[in-house]
Amino acid sequence: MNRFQVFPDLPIGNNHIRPRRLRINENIRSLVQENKLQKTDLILPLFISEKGTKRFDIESLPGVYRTPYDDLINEIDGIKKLGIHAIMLFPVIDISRKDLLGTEAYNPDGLIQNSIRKIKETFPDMIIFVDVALDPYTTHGHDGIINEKGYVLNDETVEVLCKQSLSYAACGVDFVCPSDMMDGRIAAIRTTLDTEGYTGTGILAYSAKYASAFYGPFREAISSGARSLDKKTYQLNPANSREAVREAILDIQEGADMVMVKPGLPYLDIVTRIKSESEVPVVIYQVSGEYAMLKCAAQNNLIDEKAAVLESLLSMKRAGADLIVTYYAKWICENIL
Ligand SMILES: NCC(=O)CCC(=O)O
Ligand SMILES: [Mg+2]
Repeated sequence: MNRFQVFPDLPIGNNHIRPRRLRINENIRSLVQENKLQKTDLILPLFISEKGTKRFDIESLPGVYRTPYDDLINEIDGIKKLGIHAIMLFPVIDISRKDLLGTEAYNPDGLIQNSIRKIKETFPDMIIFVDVALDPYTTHGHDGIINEKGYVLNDETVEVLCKQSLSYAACGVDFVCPSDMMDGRIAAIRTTLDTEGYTGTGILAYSAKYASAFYGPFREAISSGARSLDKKTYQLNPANSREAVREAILDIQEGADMVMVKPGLPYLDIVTRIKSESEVPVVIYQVSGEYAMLKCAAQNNLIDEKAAVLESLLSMKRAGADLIVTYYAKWICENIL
């Protein structure tokens, strides 16, 4: 007898164990709902461009746009009014500022540095996450410094990432988010920040960042490299899960305050595993390709957008995600929550 066969002698129709009682109507269903989506679960990615005064639509991400630096305060004001408390900044850097070494990443007068200061002046309680990696700043689009064969050099890159993190911390960022997948970068960044007195600046480590085909539209959004740039020597193999757990545990040991799994929906098993094998908050990133798939299907009337978006994000919470980075954040606050 298995545990569901409590009354094995009763014919099916007479069995008084009826789980459907808990689904009879909306009010009962909501009483017993195990996971809920809240505005405080959401982190909104924000693309900032140096030039212009108007929003610039991103063709590959319908409904998402680049905000010009000059319109930043207005944009954040709108975001705050929707009830969003956390944003993640991405720069759109002019090609003339890019080089082989990504030096613009730690320019004290750079676009991200200025944006952090500007936002914090007006909205000190808006939580700012900033990506730490060199891909927006390198001419080749890789996340680090490459040798003549195109291989991304680990320790040389980590040195630059420390400078980049320090420069963001000095502007008042809440969390630096190394997304580069170099070995040992969390310990190096933590040490650098602490040595310089930024003990309160947090680290959200992109611990399980997979070499994914779902990043295509993002690369167009920040004008970085070819859509299919091969990053397999540093990002994880989609076929692996134990390697992701190892990366997360290493990052936590090195001082990460939170860890990230990215992309989202294809990697829910990774979220569940990391959640059960660690104690820090786990963040999931619903990446640009996931957003584009939902948006395009909805625009072609192939799915019900509200239902499909809510289902996708609830499944991330069910898997164990504490926070969700999503291009849908504003839309969800406007249309669902
Ligand atoms: N480091 C940030 C990303 O790579 C974002 C990818 C995406 O949204 O596709
Ligand atoms: Mg690692």
